[in-house]
Amino acid sequence: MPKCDVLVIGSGLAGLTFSIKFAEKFPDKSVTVITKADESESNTKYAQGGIAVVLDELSDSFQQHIDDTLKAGAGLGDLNVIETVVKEGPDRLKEIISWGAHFDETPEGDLDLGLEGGHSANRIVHHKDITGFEMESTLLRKIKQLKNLKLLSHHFAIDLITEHQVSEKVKKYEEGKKLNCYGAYVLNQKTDSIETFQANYTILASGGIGQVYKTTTNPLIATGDGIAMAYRAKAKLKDMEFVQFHPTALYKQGENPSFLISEAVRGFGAYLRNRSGKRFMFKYDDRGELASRDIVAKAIDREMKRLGDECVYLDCKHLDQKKFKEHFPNILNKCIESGIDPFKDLIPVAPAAHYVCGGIDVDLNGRTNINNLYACGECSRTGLHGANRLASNSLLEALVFAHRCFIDISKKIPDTVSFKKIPEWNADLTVPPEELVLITCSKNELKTLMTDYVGIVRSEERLNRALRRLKVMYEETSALYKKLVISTQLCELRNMIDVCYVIVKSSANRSENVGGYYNIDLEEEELQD
Ligand SMILES: Cc1cc2nc3c(=O)[nH]c(=O)nc-3n(C[C@H](O)[C@H](O)[C@H](O)COP(=O)(O)OP(=O)(O)OC[C@H]3O[C@@H](n4cnc5c(N)ncnc54)[C@H](O)[C@@H]3O)c2cc1C
Ligand SMILES: N[C@@H](CC(=O)O)C(=O)O
Repeated sequence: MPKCDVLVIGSGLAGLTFSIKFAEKFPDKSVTVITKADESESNTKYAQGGIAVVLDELSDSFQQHIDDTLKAGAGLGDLNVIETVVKEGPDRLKEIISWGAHFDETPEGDLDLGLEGGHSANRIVHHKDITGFEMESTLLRKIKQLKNLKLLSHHFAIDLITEHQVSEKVKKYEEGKKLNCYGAYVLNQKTDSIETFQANYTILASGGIGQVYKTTTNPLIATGDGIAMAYRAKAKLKDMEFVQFHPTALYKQGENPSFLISEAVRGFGAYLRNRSGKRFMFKYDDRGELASRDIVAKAIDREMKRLGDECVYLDCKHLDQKKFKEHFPNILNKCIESGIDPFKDLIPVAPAAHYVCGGIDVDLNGRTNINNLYACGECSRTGLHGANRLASNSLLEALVFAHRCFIDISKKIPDTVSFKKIPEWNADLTVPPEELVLITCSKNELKTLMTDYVGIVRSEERLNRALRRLKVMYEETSALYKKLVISTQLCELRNMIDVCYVIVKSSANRSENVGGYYNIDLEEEELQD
């Protein structure tokens, strides 16, 4: 039975940042990072635009970044959290630079600051259009130097271990006593066996949920596993109705994930046009293409529905070609590969599920309501984003909260740990699946259901329909789960259903029409060309 001082679930920006800090500070303690696919596979790896940090005190200020964050989130963010994250950002950025991350610079040698939607100043630090790849690679290089840090790829966390597994007296805990977390059951995908990972502290850094939708910018790993595990372990979730859709994913039918055309391209001056070539964004917001993400995504959705189209278009033809090539080499390559020349053609784009603003409810130190269980990064709900995340605030949040989890745990870590006796996973009476198609079809059905009924704009009737269907899918999958040998596909389906259920329920419970992705308030006449 593997044992360690800290178990970290996820090897994206949040998980690796925490792990490096902890392993460096406590060389005699052990950190195990488990991750469900190859070590670099994560949302982090695909982050494009950059990380929002206030660096230029002449043209920007902490207060402006705070105001922009609060405004983008429809006033639902937690001011104390926003202030903390914004003000700690510069130190966290310096740290990752000191670990070897490179960001683009101006000819004068300052960090080059880009612009994205909802920001009142240029403050996006970036590495071309592959900022996340640069950060992820830096961290993966750094962990190789740390002997007390073990990274296990293709290890899939199935469930957290709490009193539910450890004690027969579960009721006692359900009556209000705080649960403890002792680690996780993990499917070793290399040996197909389920191992019990025991840990004094467990950190969920398992990222997002985009794959519960048919169209998403998130890679295949983003099935909401950490959020679903936390939910089943009775951790509190919050704000799950606030799923952010990125306005401009490349429209290419059948591609999963959808390729992102960074918001930084609009920050660089690109226009949005509808099929008739009209720029439409100013009808919806006086910031035009640079309104915050929820507004742009809703406007595009409205425009597509109004005209019966499957996409709108991004126009880059008027932009400086040399500079565009320097800033966006990855996007340019992808367009060319797809037969689109951005300097001659319009780029077809449509909104895609991108980011979950809610998640596992944590305090300012990343603590959940379960003892010894922390969460950071996209799977957590810190209160930073409110109803809609401001562009490039996610990498920032991951860095700041990974650090805060580390500081909190550092103060508490005991010299020695006595591990409890944990029961091994019981797979008695389970049988290998005869037809995997039952699982893959259900996954596809779920994605369609979410896209059609719980997408950008929601209605009570559609939510009710989704809920009814989800209940049936839940029953079907629970039956499979009891009967079949555990597999990644089955666990993912079970997690996705749990996550969707929470999204639908929280959407239905949020009666007022606030921010996020709800009804559009425009008068119909204003929409005519
Ligand atoms: C295309 C794209 C572009 C983006 N651009 C930006 C940007 O410019 N700026 C910005 O701020 N944000 C951006 N974002 C959002 C940002 O990248 C993510 O929110 C952030 O990187 C999340 O980091 P994380 O460490 O929390 O999770 P991730 O980086 O997603 O890492 C999660 C990890 O958990 C692992 N995992 C998941 N489930 C399990 C399980 N059951 N068992 C074991 N391991 C598991 C995964 O394999 C992965 O290693 C972008 C996102 C996408 C998809
Ligand atoms: N910066 C964006 C992604 C992008 O458009 O580059 C984000 O925060 O998700």
